[in-house]
Amino acid sequence: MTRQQLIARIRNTGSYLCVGLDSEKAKLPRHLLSHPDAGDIVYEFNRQIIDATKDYCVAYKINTAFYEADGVKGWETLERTVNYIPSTHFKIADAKRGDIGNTSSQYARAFFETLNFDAVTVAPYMGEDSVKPFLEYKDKWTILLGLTSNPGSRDFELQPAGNGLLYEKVLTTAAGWGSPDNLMYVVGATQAAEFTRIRSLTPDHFYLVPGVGAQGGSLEAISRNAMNKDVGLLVNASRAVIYASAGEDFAQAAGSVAAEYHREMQQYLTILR
Ligand SMILES: O=c1ccn([C@@H]2O[C@H](COP(=O)(O)O)[C@@H](O)[C@H]2O)c(=O)[nH]1
Repeated sequence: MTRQQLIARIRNTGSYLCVGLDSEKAKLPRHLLSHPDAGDIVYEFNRQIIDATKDYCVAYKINTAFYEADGVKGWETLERTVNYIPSTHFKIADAKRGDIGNTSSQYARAFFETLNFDAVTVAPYMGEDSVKPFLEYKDKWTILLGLTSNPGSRDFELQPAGNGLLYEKVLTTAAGWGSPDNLMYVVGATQAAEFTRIRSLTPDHFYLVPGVGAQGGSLEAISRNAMNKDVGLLVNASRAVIYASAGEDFAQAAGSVAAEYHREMQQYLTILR
């Protein structure tokens, strides 16, 4: 998906919501065990969540950890799920990869060719040659970890480096490796104090923003301080949406939470742009 297509999708939908499919077998509604596709209840859960939320979001993020944990079976579920996501929606593999160049090329092939993702999250720590293989794919996106949402971001990302902080160096250096057409950054919604600074350093880039919902980050703060003329935001919520109910109404409940985020986003799109 190109940047223009993504922007058009956000404008037409009035949403910059990304639903995270962090689907964990132990947390799924028990009644699904008697479903005809009980051999793959994670897929059945994802299918119903996607049907219930697709009108309110523009992207889905699959965190590969939740699928890798189940081995071959998990990879099959992941592939079925990504193939089920409508082609109108931006598909993110949250895999946090990155290695020496020839190895990164294989990761890129896995997520962009074998699996039909639009984007993959990548760790910046090993530098340019570890990131470039992802950026070489036309109309695909690399989403680099910038300032993450977790408390451990203080250990390295928020430490001084040169004239600024380490994460600032990551953002400004990596901006030269790709362009706002193929490179986004992960910016945690819990990092409100840094939003304005981050936007001033990277005025045109899109951010994938995890950390609203279960981690307590503010949708309003990120929208007010980091939205740009093209919106420039994909705000992710995983647990708050997919586990809105553990009962038979789980999909309906997920749809309601996604609809509520959508309503709030429509307001910000009206007043902030
Ligand atoms: O800085 C980061 C980077 C990635 N994540 C991932 O996003 C989702 C958040 O899930 P919630 O349930 O909405 O908290 C999850 O897949 C994380 O691994 C992040 O939270 N922070």
